Formats: sequence, C-alpha cells, structure tokens
Amino acid sequence: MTGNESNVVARRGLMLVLSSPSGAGKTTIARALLEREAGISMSVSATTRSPRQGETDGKDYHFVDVERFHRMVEAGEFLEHARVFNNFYGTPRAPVEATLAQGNDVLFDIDWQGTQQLGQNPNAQNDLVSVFILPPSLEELYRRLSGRGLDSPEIVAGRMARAGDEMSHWPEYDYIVVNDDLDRSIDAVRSILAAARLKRERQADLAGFVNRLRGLDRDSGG
Ligand SMILES: Nc1ncnc2c1ncn2[C@@H]1O[C@H](COP(=O)(O)OP(=O)(O)OP(=O)(O)O)[C@@H](O)[C@H]1O
Ligand SMILES: Nc1nc2c(ncn2[C@@H]2O[C@H](COP(=O)(O)O)[C@@H](O)[C@H]2O)c(=O)[nH]1
Repeated sequence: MTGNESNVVARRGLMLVLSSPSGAGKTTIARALLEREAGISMSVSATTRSPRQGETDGKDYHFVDVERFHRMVEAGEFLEHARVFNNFYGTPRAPVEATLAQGNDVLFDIDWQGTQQLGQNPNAQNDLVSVFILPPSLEELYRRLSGRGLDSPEIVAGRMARAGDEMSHWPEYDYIVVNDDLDRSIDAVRSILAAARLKRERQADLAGFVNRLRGLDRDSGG
C-alpha cells in the first residue's frame, strides 16, 4: 500500500512539488506532511550553500562544493537543477526514479525554475503535481524569515527582495495555498495529495481490476 488509499489497484508514484518565496513555510509544511503520510518520502537535494545550524548532510541536503556540483551536472545526475540566491541546487535523479518505480510518492521543496524543468520533461510531467505556497502578507514573510533566526540580515533582505519575482510564478502551479494558519495549510496539502493519488490516470491497472470485478477475464486466468 502506498498511502491512505485502497491497496487493491496498483498505481504509479507521483511527484508532489512545493514551491514558495523563501520563508513562506514550505519546509515546515513538508515536514508535517511526511510525519502524517505514509508512502511518500522527501527528495534530498544537492546544494553548494553552506549548512545552516541544525542541518544534517544527507538528510536536509547533500552539501557539495561547486566543482562537485558541476561534475554531477555534466554526468546527468540531476533531474533538474538551478541557481538560486547565488547558490546551486539540484535534485538527484536516481533516488527519485527508484522511488516512483516502486509506486511510492516523492515530495520536492524546489523553486519555480526546477518546477518548470520537471514540467518540460516528458518523463516527469505526467507524474507532477505542483503546489505554490504564498505568505499571507509581506510583513508576515519578513517576520518568518527573520524570526527563523538562521540567516543574516543581509541574506534576509536579499530573500525579501526576490520574493516578488518568485511569487509572480504562481500561475504555473496546479494548486495555490496561502499559508496563514499552519494546520489548515498542512490539511490543504494533504487533501491535494489524497486527490492526486486517486486520479484515474495514475491507477495503473484500473481496466484490469474492473474487468475482474465484472467477471470478464475468467478465461484468461487473471
Ligand atoms: N503558518 C505559519 N504561521 C507562522 N509561522 C510559520 C508558518 N509556517 C511556517 N512558519 C515559520 O516560518 C519560518 C519559515 O518557514 P520555513 O523554513 O518552512 O520556510 P521555507 O519556505 O521552507 O523557506 P526556505 O525556502 O528559505 O527554505 C519558520 O520559522 C516556520 O516555523
Ligand atoms: N530548483 C531547485 N531549487 C531548490 C532545490 N533545493 C532547494 N531549492 C530551493 O532553493 C531555495 C532556497 O532554499 P534554502 O534551503 O537555501 O532556503 C528554496 O526556494 C528551495 O525551494 C533543488 O534541488 N532544485
């Protein structure tokens, strides 16, 4: 079973992408989702940025230097990659492909550039479900970025300066969640996941299952 739906009909895994301006709350929502949902795991990105206090290599990110990052790009190891806030970020391809092939889902915390790349990839676009998280106001975004206490005032200012541009990409996403009340936002993203899992196209053997229900395949031994 790959989530909270029936385990009778097999299905392909899906790629659930969360994007937002920095500080709007996607990491917080992602962590809560992973605690509450079975059958979904986080894609751990590679990045050239330095670890923040409390971040663990291999769990929050794979922290690599710029040279290593470029070697990974050259070797085609990324499903998507982008430069964000003067650092490089990329999604390692192999773990995502292995997880999807097992019928499990993958959660991504990536920016709009990475989401665009996944949407343009013929092998990925059918598995993609994208959610854009908006802050309730710019004042609250600033409060969250500075209240997190992990970035210098210069970095906070840089991220605030980029927020408008990033938010302009909301029309490229399937779903929009305004992250005002955290519990409501978590519930909203869980509902999106539940609905996406039940999409007809994603349930791989529906035709065979219904044929068996109708007794149409008795002679084929299925
Ligand atoms: N609905 C909410 N109400 C109040 N605070 C929140 C809410 N959602 C998240 N926060 C807080 O806002 C801060 C930023 O959240 P978070 O780190 O999840 O943002 P992010 O979008 O992942 O940022 P980044 O892109 O920089 O990684 C955190 O301190 C978090 O606890
Ligand atoms: N395109 C990608 N964007 C990514 C990836 N991993 C993270 N991100 C985005 O970068 C910014 C900054 O993240 P932070 O952890 O330094 O605050 C944020 O918008 C992330 O969503 C990735 O693999 N690809």
